[in-house]
Amino acid sequence: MTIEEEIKAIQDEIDKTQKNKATEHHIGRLKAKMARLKDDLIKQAMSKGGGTGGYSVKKSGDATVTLVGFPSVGKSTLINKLTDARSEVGAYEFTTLDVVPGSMEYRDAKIQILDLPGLVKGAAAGKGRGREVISVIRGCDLILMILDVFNFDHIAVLEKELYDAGIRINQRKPDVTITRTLKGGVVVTSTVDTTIDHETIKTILGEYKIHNALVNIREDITADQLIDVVRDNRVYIPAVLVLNKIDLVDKEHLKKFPKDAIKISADRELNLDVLKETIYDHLGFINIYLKPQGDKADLEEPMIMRGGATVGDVCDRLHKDFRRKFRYAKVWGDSAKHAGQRVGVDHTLCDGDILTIIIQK
Ligand SMILES: Nc1nc2c(ncn2[C@@H]2O[C@H](COP(=O)(O)OP(=O)(O)OP(=O)(O)O)[C@@H](O)[C@H]2O)c(=O)[nH]1
Repeated sequence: MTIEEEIKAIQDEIDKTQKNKATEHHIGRLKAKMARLKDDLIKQAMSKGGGTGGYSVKKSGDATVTLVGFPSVGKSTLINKLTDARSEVGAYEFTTLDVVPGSMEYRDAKIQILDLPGLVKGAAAGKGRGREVISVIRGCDLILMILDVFNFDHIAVLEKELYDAGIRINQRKPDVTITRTLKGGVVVTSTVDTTIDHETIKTILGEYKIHNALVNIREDITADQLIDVVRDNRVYIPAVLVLNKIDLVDKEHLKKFPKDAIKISADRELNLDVLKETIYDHLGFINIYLKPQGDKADLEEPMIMRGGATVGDVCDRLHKDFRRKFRYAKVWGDSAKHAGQRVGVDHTLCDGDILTIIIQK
């Protein structure tokens, strides 16, 4: 049996099995097995030269956004309208054979937008240029899932491809830790009521040959989420649904699409301002004002960082040697316990903070 056939057989068995408390255990085991086979499939695709190198797209700007969608939904047209890039637009599929980067400046932030070759079904398993496309998506800060009014049902395929490639959209990393131990079996502790029972947790871990570990659960999770934690190679990325070519249907028809989809026409430039604002909002930028030691803070030109940025991230942006030479930093603002608090590289900053970094001379 090929790996694909094995996966199919397991999926069939899951579908066939009634879901209840008695079968939970069994399903958990099947899901773990399937997740492992899918990873094998990806590894196999990579070893066949299906894009081990990936694209070497140089990151630039304050954040990177990828345009993900099937061929001909209008990605090239959109990047041309949003940025300074010039991507070839064709009335036939696969015009975008390579990654086209563009830069969009919006409210002081420089946002890199990457137009990727259209995703195709089976991309996660290495079909088309799937692996390469996926390696770029995994490294981005926001995904725009582009669909058009004629093929909205492709959304399910897009979601599945991203999921199979280990990309979790609009999800947080589960608040669960697994610490391997040398003996004592699998010990589960939880601060919340868990829907999956402890036996199922042990079975799933067993599938991954983890027989001794401390599992600490601080949030109720599904079997699939537990597998994600075990695998530890998932990426969690926010995504926005974009519906293109709305100029081709009437208003009534548009009501059929989900409310949260941003409805645009790239070609006619409809609603592009709303899209830009949405991109900006989702990236959660914060402003950090730098204050040289013994001098005034520069309140004119803040440094644009992503939410959750640490003092160390600011160091990295300023100079390649700053982190190594770092002595301490002082911070004023919402993240500081008191004005001028002395902090280290791991300190998380807040929007509007003023920061002084002291390095070795
Ligand atoms: N009517 C209409 N046509 C559009 C719109 N956006 C794009 N198109 C057309 O759709 C076709 C495909 O557009 P592209 O921008 O090349 O699509 P793509 O997603 O980059 O396609 P690939 O490069 O094949 O991946 C072109 O003929 C565009 O002119 C739109 O908002 N309205």
